[in-house]
Amino acid sequence: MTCLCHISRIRAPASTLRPSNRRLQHVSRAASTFTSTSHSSSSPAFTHLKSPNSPHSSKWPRRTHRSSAFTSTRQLSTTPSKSTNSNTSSSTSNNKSNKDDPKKSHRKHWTRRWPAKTSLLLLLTICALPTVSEALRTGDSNCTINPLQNYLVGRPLNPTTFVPFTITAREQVSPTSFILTVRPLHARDAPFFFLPDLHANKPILTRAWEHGLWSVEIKQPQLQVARDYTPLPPLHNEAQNDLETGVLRFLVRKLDGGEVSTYLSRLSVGDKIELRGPHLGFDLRARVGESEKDVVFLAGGTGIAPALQAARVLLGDGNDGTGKRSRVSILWANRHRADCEGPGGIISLLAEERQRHGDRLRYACTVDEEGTFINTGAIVKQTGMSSSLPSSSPGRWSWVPFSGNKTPPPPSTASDLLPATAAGEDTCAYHSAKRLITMPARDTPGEKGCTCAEQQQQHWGKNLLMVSGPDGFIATFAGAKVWGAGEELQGPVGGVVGTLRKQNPRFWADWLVLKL
Ligand SMILES: Cc1cc2nc3c(=O)[nH]c(=O)nc-3n(C[C@H](O)[C@H](O)[C@H](O)COP(=O)(O)OP(=O)(O)OC[C@H]3O[C@@H](n4cnc5c(N)ncnc54)[C@H](O)[C@@H]3O)c2cc1C
Repeated sequence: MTCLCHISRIRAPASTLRPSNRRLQHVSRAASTFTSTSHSSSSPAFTHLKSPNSPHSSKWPRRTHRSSAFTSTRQLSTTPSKSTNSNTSSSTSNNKSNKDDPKKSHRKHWTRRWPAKTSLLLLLTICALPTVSEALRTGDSNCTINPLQNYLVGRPLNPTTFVPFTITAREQVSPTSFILTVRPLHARDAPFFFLPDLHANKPILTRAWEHGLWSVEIKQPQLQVARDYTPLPPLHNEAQNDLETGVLRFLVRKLDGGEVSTYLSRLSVGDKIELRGPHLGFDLRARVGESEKDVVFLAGGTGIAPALQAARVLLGDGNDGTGKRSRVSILWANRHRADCEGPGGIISLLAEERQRHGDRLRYACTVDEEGTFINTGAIVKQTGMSSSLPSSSPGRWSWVPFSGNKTPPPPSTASDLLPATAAGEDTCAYHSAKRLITMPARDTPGEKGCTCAEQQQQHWGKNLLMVSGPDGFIATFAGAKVWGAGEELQGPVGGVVGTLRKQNPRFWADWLVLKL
């Protein structure tokens, strides 16, 4: 099957394209070789586009409109001939010559109606139609990134294909991190293309924010690689507007030699990027349940983004009655003071949540360059483990310095698992600590989530300890993730938390440790 990318190449010479389109055209050349790090695209993406109920179906009438415009052009071209016929003398002479030389007259007749350019255009259209319609109908699995599809059909954000967004703001937070604000492309950006309705992303983003933890992939077009990034929740007074207009914000740390983060660090306002998602993470509300629970979040650097998502969904908005009884503590480790206090608005987000929820949200920021670090004592205190320890114990907790991506400690083994879980929990997708070991950082779609809630009412819901940040940070505090079945899995709990679990398995039986 021919990839639509190739069609886009013949659509117009590069010099006539807008810069963004030229870049997409470049992308299209390599698109067939693209392999993403996750979420491979094999979806029959266009099947649903043909459905009359599809959100995209409103675009098809525009295509129809074009073809009817073409028809009307043909009709217009016939009009003069009628008027010519009204001119009696020429009509008579033509009729005479027609009688004399019918072949010549026929050729003249069609030449007048079909100028050469129109014929050529028609020929090209006819040649391209079967390929275009086939590719639009089925999608082309080799052509993961398909600019023609994205622009012509006008897809909203979706987990299968990349769609274009434009950067509307860029804020440098510290020497290494910055915040990018993006919004979907709309008709003003590319007047020649069918782009999705400005509000087309609203239901998709609403569902993602309601779910809680989610991320999107951002593509590096030259290298054809994509990485996950976590949208920051908006301030409450901006939430509705951001939802309506599809605005997203990302806190990104530029890593030396990092392919996608370096690419993103070089972009500026007005540049285009391509996003694919949303990809939903763990269902936190299902894990916490309905009773009063503690949630402790250890965030390293940009790991604050999922911590903010978790806080937003677990503390609730004060009206929906969900998760209102959870208490959330965020321990946030940074290298520079500016990361904690920078102009990025993250502190404003935390302060706003604190104002809304009071003591239910606690947070602290440690700064490597100032010699403050998340320590074992802080974890013990925030989880409440200290209350289960003998009174002489607290003094022995030591600081746990963490610096960047240093070689992580060796992963813990299966023997670090909790020795006992309640009956029925091993089969519970949401509450089994054992099952977590072999899970990626998300739930399996369609799986029956919680069986232990029905069987063990008293075990309904667990406390959560979540760790998010660079690999070395996660490994230090909760043990390394492991690679298996072609993707990254949670792996056994190790590191600082693994040690604490060994010390008091009974206390930790009520906790789930999630590595994000
Ligand atoms: C669900 C999820 C959400 C995320 N959210 C965010 C977020 O909100 N913000 C954010 O900043 N990040 C986030 N990340 C991390 C992000 O996806 C990327 O992993 C990160 O930006 C680095 O990507 P990169 O392409 O720049 O680096 P990569 O090219 O993947 O390199 C990673 C590291 O390896 C080193 N490296 C690369 N090649 C070599 C080599 N040949 N030899 C030695 N070292 C090498 C690089 O120097 C770098 O330090 C998230 C990750 C996940 C899984």
